[in-house]
Amino acid sequence: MKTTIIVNPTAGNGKSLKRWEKFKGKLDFTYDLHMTSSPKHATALASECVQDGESQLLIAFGGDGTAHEVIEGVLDCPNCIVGVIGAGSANDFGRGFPSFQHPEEVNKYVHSLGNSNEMDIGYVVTQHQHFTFVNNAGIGFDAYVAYQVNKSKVKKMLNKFSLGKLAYTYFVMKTLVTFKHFTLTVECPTHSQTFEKVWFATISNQPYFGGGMKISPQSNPADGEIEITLVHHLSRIKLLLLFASVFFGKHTSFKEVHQMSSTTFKLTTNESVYRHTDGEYANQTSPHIADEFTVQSKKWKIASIIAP
Ligand SMILES: Nc1ncnc2c1ncn2[C@@H]1O[C@H](COP(=O)(O)OP(=O)(O)OP(=O)(O)O)[C@@H](O)[C@H]1O
Repeated sequence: MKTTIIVNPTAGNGKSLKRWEKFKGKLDFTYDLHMTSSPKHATALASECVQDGESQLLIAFGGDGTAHEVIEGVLDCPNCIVGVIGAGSANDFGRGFPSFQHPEEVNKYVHSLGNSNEMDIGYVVTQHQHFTFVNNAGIGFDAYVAYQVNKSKVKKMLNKFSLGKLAYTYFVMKTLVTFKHFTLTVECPTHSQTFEKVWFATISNQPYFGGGMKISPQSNPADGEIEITLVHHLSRIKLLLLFASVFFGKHTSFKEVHQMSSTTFKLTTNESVYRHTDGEYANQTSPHIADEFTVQSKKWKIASIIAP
C-alpha cells in the first residue's frame, strides 16, 4: 500500500513543523511527503493523491482543520484509508476518532497493513453554499466565538506561550456579555419545534468540540446519525456553569439543553447568525431560510490504530 503524508506546517501555530521534524526521524517506511502552503491546499493535495485509484494510506499531520481538509479530498474513495496525527491546538478529531499518537503506531500500522473502519460525514446545505463537517457544525454563540478566536492576534500571541486555550476562554467571556439571543426553528423528520432565546445549536458527528468539551456524549461517527445540542432560555451566569460542565459531559442534565438524534435537521433562524463547520467560520445564516444539516454513511475510511 502506498503511503502519503500531508503536513500542515502552520498548525498549532507552527509547532506542527517542529513536531514533524522529530516525528519523521522515527518513521521506518517509505512515503511521499507534501507540505501545505495555504488554506484548502490539503484538500487539493489529497484529491490529487487518490486520482489513480491505487490503494493508499493518506496521513494528515496537523490539527482539526487539516484532518477536515484531507478527508474532504478523499470522500467516496474506497481504496484510500485516512490516518491522522494530531498536531494542532484543539485536536478534537483525536478525541472522537482513532488517531496516531506515536511514530511506532504508524510504523506498526504500515507494516501490518492494518484494518480500517468506514465513517460518516456531515453536510450543511445552505441557500448558496455546501459545507462538509467531520466533527461538528453549528450556529450561534460557539460559532461567533470560533470566528473571533480564529481571526484574533491574541490567539497567535498566546499560542507562542502554549496558552492558546486562554484565547478561547477570553472570547467566551467577551461574547457572554455581548451576545444577542435568537429564535430558532428545528425540523427533523419526526418533529418540528421553535425555540426562543437560543444561545447556540451544535450538530455533532462525534462527541467533542471546542478543544475537549464533550458536547454530544452519545454521538458516534459511524452510526449514520447526527445529534443536535441546543441551548436556550439560560442566564449568562448559568451558561458559564454549563460550559464548565460540558468538559465532563454533564450539561445534558440542564433543563435548558435539548438533544435529539436524526439523519437530517433543518434549522431556520429569525435573523442572521454566525455559522461554523469544524470550528472554521462558515458564513452566516439567512433569516427565515432553512439550513439543512445531514449525514451520509460510509463516505471515508479511517485507520484502526494498533497499539505498538
Ligand atoms: N501553509 C499554510 N499557511 C497558512 N495556513 C495554512 C497553511 N496550510 C494549512 N493552512 C490552514 O491552517 C488552518 C489551521 O490548521 P489546523 O486546524 O490543522 O491547525 P490548528 O488550528 O492549530 O488546530 P485545531 O484546529 O486542532 O485547533 C487550516 O484551516 C488550514 O487551511
